[in-house]
Amino acid sequence: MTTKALEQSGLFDQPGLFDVAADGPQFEPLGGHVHRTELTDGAWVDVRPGWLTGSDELLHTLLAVVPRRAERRQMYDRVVAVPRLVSFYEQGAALPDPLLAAARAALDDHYRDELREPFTTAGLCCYRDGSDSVAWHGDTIGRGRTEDTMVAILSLGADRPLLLRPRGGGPSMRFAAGHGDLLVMGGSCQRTWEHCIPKTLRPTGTRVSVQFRPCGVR
Ligand SMILES: O=C(O)CCC(=O)C(=O)O
Ligand SMILES: [Fe+2]
Repeated sequence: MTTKALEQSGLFDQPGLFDVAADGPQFEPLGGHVHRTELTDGAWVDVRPGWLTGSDELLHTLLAVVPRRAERRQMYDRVVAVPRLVSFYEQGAALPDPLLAAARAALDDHYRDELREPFTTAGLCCYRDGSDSVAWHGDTIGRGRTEDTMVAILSLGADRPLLLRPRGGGPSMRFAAGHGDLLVMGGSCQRTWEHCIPKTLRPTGTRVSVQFRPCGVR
C-alpha cells in the first residue's frame, strides 16, 4: 500500500505518535536496562520500555510494505480465525526493513549465552483497531510445546497490553506493549503460561507487533 492509500484507509491514523527522532531511529542499549519478572514454573518475562526510539517511520514502512493476510491459527484442538493481519518471514528470508535485522542482531547479542541459538524467524501482526486481538494461547505449534525457548516482541504503534496467565488458570498479569517497547517471554513461558492481546472498546489506533523466534518455535 502506498502512503497515500494508507492515509485514506485510516491505518495511518495514529494520533499521539510523535516519536520521530531528529537523528533517526535508534536501538537503545539492552544490557542493564531490561527488567525481568520471574513467573512460576521457570517462566519469565523481560521488558525494555523505549528500546527503539524514533520508530514512527518503521511503523509506517511495515504498514506499507508488509503483505498481509487474515490469520487462521491452530488453537488447542481447532483451527480458528484470528482477528488480525499477519505475515511471516522464515529463516533466511529478507526482512522488510533493515531495522528488523538490526533488532534481531541486538537480541542475539544480548541473549546469546542464555538462549544458545540465534533468533531466526520474524512474525508480523497488525491489529487494525481495538476489535483485533489474539486469544489466550502459548506459542506451542513448534518446539515451544516441549522445550524452554524465547519469543521476543517489538511493539510499534498503539499501546495494547499483553496479558499473561498460568496455563490451567490463575490471575492474569498485565504488561505494557507500547511504541518501541521490547517484551521477551522466556524459559518455560510458552508451555506453562498463556498470553493474549485482548480486545478493547477504547478508541485505539493500529498496532504492529514483530515477534522474533528461534528456528522451529512458532
Ligand atoms: O501481538 C503480540 O505482541 C503477541 C502476538 C502473539 O502472541 C503471537 O503471534 O503468537
Ligand atoms: Fe503468541
